[in-house]
Amino acid sequence: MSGAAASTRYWAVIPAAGGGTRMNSGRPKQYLSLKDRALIEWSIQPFLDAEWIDGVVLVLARADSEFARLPIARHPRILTTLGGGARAESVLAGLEVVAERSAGFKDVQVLVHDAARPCLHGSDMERLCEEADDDHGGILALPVSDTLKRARQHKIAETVDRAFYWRAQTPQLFRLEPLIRALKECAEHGLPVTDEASAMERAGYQPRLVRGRESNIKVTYPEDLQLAGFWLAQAQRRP
Ligand SMILES: Nc1ccn([C@@H]2O[C@H](COP(=O)(O)OP(=O)(O)OP(=O)(O)O)[C@@H](O)[C@H]2O)c(=O)n1
Ligand SMILES: C[C@](O)(CO)[C@H](O)COP(=O)(O)O
Repeated sequence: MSGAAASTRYWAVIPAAGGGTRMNSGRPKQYLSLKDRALIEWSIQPFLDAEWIDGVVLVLARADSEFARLPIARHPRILTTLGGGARAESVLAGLEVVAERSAGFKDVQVLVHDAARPCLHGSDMERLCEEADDDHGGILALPVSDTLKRARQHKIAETVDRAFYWRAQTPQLFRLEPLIRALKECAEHGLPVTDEASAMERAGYQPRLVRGRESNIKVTYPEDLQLAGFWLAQAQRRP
C-alpha cells in the first residue's frame, strides 16, 4: 500500500462470533447466503485481496461449525480464534492472536472489521490506512444527513445539531498495543464499548474520521440482507 512506512505491518481482525439475534433468522447472520456466497465471505474478501495485509484473524463463536465448511476457510492467510460474549471480548481475542503472530515487529496496525459488513470497498479500506493518524488511528464513518432528535420515553426531548455527528462504521484502524491496552482497560472497569474507537477515546486518543460510503452497511435486521445484495450488485462484485 502506498504511503505506509516499509516497517509498518498490517493485520485484520474480523469479529464473527455474534449470534445475529436482531436478524432473527434462526442461524448466525454471517452465514446467510448473499449472491451465492456466505455473507462472511464477502466481508473477508477485501482483506484477502490486499496482499499487504499479513493476515486475517477471524474470531468465531465456540459453537461455530459453519466456517470450517466454507471454501474460504482454507485460505493460507486466514487464522481463527474463539470470541467471547461481547463484541469487544471477541476483538480482544483476535488482537491477542495478532500480537503472538507479529511479535518482533514494532509498528503493527490493525484493521478491525465487522463480519456483518459485506459491502466494504477495498479502496475505502486503503484510504482509511492512508488518512488515519499514525498514533490516534481512524475509522470509516459517515456524517449524519437526517435531523437528529434526542429521545426521552419515545418523545422528542430536543433536536441536536447534526453538524457535529457522524455514524461510525468499520474498518477501524489502530496500533495494536495501544488498542489492546485500551480494550483491556475498559473490560477491567466493566465499561461496555460497542466499537474500538470508544475504547481509544477513553484512553485519550482522538481517532480521525475518514469518510466512508453509505453502502458499507452493517447487516443487522432482515431488511438489511436485500439491501446488501443491492449494494454488491451495484459494485458488480463477483463471487
Ligand atoms: N460476542 C460477539 C458479538 C458480536 N460479534 C461480531 O461483531 C459484529 C457486529 O455485531 P452485531 O452486528 O451486533 O452482530 P450480532 O451480535 O451477531 O447481532 P445481534 O446483536 O443482533 O445478536 C458482528 O460481525 C458479530 O459477529 C462478535 O464477534 N462477538
Ligand atoms: C462497530 C460498529 O459497527 C460501529 O458502528 C457497531 O458499533 C457495532 O455494533 P453492534 O451492536 O455490535 O452491531
